[in-house]
Amino acid sequence: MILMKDIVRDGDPVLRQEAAKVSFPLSEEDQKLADDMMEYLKVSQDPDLCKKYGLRAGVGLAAPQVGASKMMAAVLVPSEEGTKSPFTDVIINPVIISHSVQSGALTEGEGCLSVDKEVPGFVPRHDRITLRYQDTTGETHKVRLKNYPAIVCQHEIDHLHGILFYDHINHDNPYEVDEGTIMFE
Ligand SMILES: O=CN(O)C[C@@H](CC1CCCC1)C(=O)N1NCCC[C@H]1C(=O)Nc1ccccn1
Ligand code: NI
Repeated sequence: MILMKDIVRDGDPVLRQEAAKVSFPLSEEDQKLADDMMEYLKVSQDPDLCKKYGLRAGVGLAAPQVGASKMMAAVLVPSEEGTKSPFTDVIINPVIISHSVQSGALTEGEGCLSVDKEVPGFVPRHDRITLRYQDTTGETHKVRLKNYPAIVCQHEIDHLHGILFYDHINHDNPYEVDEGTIMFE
């Protein structure tokens, strides 16, 4: 089971590497990695288990964050009570094949389980993306995402290319975003 001690922190070069493409069928090691990353998200989003294991609740986790430089990330966007999660899957070899011109950003900025310090500022991203990826069975998916699920997937895909959220913050004016940027919770 992945615990906070297993999560690599900023400063470790693995977080700044271009991850390697994953081949199919998945090796046992890669299948276990995928399962462990999704399990981390599920456990971390359960208040009792999160507390029990001393985790930071997360909605995404990329393989480089647990020291594996592979093109794989788990995403579990929580759903409102009683509704289906807007996006839950392990995305392998993900590629953003198209995106909106319009930007989107979280009004509270972003954090990262691999970055222990708060870095204030807006993180401008694409508000809508079309994402192509393979799931753990090797099946290819093409999904259109917008707003929060799109932000989460972009944050994870960045990790696979050695990019961290604060790389996108305008340090001269951290709360400056292009006009027309959609801001949301
Ligand atoms: O690469 C992946 N990461 O670094 C985990 C990050 C990914 C998100 C950050 C912004 C977009 C994707 C993560 O999840 N967080 N960032 C640090 C602490 C908070 C936590 C979070 O937002 N938790 C959360 C939110 C809603 C519901 C439940 N939990
Ligand atoms: Ni992160």
